[in-house]
Amino acid sequence: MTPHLVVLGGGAAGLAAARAALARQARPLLVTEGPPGGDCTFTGCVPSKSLIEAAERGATYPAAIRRAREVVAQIAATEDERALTAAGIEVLRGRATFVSHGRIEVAAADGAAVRTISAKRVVVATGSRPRVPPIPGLADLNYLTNETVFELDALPREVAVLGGGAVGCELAQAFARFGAEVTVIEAAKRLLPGEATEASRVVTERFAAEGIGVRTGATVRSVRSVDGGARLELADGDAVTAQRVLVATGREPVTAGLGLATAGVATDERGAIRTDAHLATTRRGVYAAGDVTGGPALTHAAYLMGRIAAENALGRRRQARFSAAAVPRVVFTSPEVAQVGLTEAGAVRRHPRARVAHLPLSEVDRAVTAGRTDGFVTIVAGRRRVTGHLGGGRVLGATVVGERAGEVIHELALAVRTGMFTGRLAQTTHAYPTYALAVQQAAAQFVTEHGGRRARPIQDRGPSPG
Ligand SMILES: Cc1cc2nc3c(=O)[nH]c(=O)nc-3n(C[C@H](O)[C@H](O)[C@H](O)COP(=O)(O)OP(=O)(O)OC[C@H]3O[C@@H](n4cnc5c(N)ncnc54)[C@H](O)[C@@H]3O)c2cc1C
Ligand SMILES: NC(=O)c1ccc[n+]([C@@H]2O[C@H](COP(=O)([O-])OP(=O)(O)OC[C@H]3O[C@@H](n4cnc5c(N)ncnc54)[C@H](O)[C@@H]3O)[C@@H](O)[C@H]2O)c1
Repeated sequence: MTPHLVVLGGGAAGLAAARAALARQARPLLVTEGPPGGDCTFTGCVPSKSLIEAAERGATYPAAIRRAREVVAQIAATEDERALTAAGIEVLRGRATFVSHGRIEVAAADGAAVRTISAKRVVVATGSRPRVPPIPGLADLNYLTNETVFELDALPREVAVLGGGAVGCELAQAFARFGAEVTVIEAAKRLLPGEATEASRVVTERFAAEGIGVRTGATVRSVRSVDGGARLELADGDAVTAQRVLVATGREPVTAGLGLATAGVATDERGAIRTDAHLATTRRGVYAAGDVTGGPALTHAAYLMGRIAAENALGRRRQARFSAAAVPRVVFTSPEVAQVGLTEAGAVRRHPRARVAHLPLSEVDRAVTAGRTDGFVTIVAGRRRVTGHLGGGRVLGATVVGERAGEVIHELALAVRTGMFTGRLAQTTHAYPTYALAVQQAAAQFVTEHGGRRARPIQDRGPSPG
């Protein structure tokens, strides 16, 4: 039977697209080269969070990696070929290539053609892969990426982590807690350069306290093998030696070899598929979702995009729009770094009259009782004209750094998503003593002085996106 929708890629975006088609009583065909679940289940969120949790609890590395593999298998089983077929999603394993507009060839791992599909409505969700910088000597080294790091049975003695973004910081701290000597080498001036400046400061201080080496503003000039390990020569003349090198320098979309040009689907200079607000590509009937669009590289964003792309591809009368404006993100370091909406630096030009409430966790009783006071809550809110600009306006964004920040952020995500006034947060009784109470305490600063603090005018605090 001819499928109503062909989905290319079985990661979070592709699975969401196939499920959304099914929910609309359409017949989806999911073509995927790797097993359903994609990066998140096998080489991303699931194994990394399992290791991080185990490291936090003081497990040994061998026990932690065994458990991580069990967790991966458990979650993969909920979305494997059998489970999807039982749910009504036809799955075809193989690599897809557009051979013309409306025709896709699927090849097996050995290159043999499996099937040629006629496809008028398509969602491309082929994800991303690690971006490896062209550093002389690196290609000759047996370096690790997220695709191979979870295959390590034994903990390396020393690990040099290239890149201090989300992947680099999360895994650096986990490996250090298992007992490895870890050095993070980050090209930008600070760790987590995409996050608020103060969030980077808190994480950097914690890394220092835990003995994790951090080299920021550092460029690796060359790499070479030494004594079964590697020596990384830095531009400032210093060198870092380590048994293993983990490359965590960002992602690149998987679009090469897909035949996108043949299909009339345009890509940008990074190779990401160009999409409009409806996730439509430049070819009618073809939509894209997830990491392959170059949008936020997050599982929940991929899932949201997959659903929207499928519904639009199937011909929703009023096409749905994708917006990342209220999509939260969490870096699972300890303390966690959570963000939704605009940071202060990101809001300053667009909302020059906004105000900012800031509360260090050292003034939050739950954090004090737990002895985990490194962190803060920052809320950015607009002005509210009807009250003569007194009190707070709508919540524009928030940063939460601290233990459980990844849980606490969701109340603020709801506030951003619904355009909630800060007064609502301040009026809502939060249980004592919780980390979430920090949100009420911070929001109260927009209404009155609270604990000696009051929301202040927004300031330009240097370059920081978001
Ligand atoms: C180490 C790490 C940790 C992460 N942790 C988190 C986290 O905690 N929270 C979070 O939200 N995000 C996290 N992410 C990001 C998250 O994993 C990705 O954003 C998400 O997996 C993207 O899903 P996707 O469906 O777009 O792509 P993918 O999961 O990459 O899926 C793409 C699929 O397409 C298939 N494919 C590729 N080419 C073809 C082809 N030609 N034909 C057929 N199939 C093809 C692939 O086999 C794959 O199955 C993490 C990422 C990494 C690397
Ligand atoms: N908890 C989460 O939600 C989570 C966790 C991991 C990854 N992710 C997603 O996966 C994506 C990829 O993560 P990532 O950490 O690989 O990428 P990233 O873009 O977040 O960070 C890469 C870092 O490497 C640095 N860098 C680039 N080239 C370098 C070089 N040659 N030398 C030294 N440093 C260099 C960059 O300045 C940047 O800070 C992220 O954008 C994120 O959305 C999410």
